[in-house]
Amino acid sequence: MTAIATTGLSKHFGDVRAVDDVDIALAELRIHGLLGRNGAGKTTLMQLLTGQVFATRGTMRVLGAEPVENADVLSQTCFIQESQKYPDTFRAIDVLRIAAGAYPNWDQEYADQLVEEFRLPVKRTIKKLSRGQLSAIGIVVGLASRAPLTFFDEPYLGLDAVARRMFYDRLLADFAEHPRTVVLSTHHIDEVSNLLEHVVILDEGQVLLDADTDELQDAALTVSGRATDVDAFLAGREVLERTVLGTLATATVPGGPDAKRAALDAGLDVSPVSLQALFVHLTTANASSRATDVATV
Ligand SMILES: Nc1ncnc2c1ncn2[C@@H]1O[C@H](COP(=O)(O)OP(=O)(O)OP(=O)(O)O)[C@@H](O)[C@H]1O
Repeated sequence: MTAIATTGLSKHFGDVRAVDDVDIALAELRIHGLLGRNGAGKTTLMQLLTGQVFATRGTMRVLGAEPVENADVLSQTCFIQESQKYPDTFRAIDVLRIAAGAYPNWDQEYADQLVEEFRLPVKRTIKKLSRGQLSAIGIVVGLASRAPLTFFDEPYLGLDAVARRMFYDRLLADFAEHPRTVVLSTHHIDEVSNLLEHVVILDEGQVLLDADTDELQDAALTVSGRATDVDAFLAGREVLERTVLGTLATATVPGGPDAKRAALDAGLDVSPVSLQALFVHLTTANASSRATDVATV
């Protein structure tokens, strides 16, 4: 079943097309990545899907229904926002108590375990918490709520590498035991690429890529070897990226099994393209084609 479906979904703020004609269909019970450069429209899309802002036009279905002012859909949805604000007098324990009442599938034992693991000082007032500790509150709520649909919007500002790793591990383990639909927006693409089953890349409000991550393995590959061998292989091919270090070169090219065979025959090392490399290429290529469009107007 489809957890989220949009057609022509748009949100404009004056001249700014934050979300522009977005058609997506996200399958349920999967972990989806929502990627994009700063200002690409990720937060706005999540706010639309959770009924926090109103669409300029277009339609959306979330868990089979229109989400705006729909208590049934919203009670099954957990949205962990990038910079969630809490009342000054609140402590983490107060936030967790409210979350326990708000989410029907809340697991208090699991929440307590996560509080320990993230070393969250639950009785300290929120305004005294560090940036990373504030993020940890969101992560505990997002995981322990076990909501059928969970949005994490850059949930780990200020979290150190150990805590981020812990978040990915807990998310994956809990997802395996309690499958649900997760939409995760992040700039740490390499860190999460093994977690994601499907990605949507937004750029300037529009969908630049919408694909399962295993399909992407066949979309492009990275070859490396002696620079002369790499360059011989690259002749006549489209090159997405090429770097040279001394006498060695690495390059990313579009192509599936045929290109892989040719590269192996040429004596090159072959690895699947990384999501990060593909992301950088697609968003940079899109930016330069826009620049060309503007230059030719
Ligand atoms: N309330 C608003 N009024 C005017 N413009 C807005 C408003 N909210 C967002 N925007 C603009 O819409 C665009 C998309 O913003 P959005 O926050 O959705 O991007 P994002 O992909 O989440 O970015 P980041 O990765 O930096 O968090 C940006 O150009 C932003 O400046």
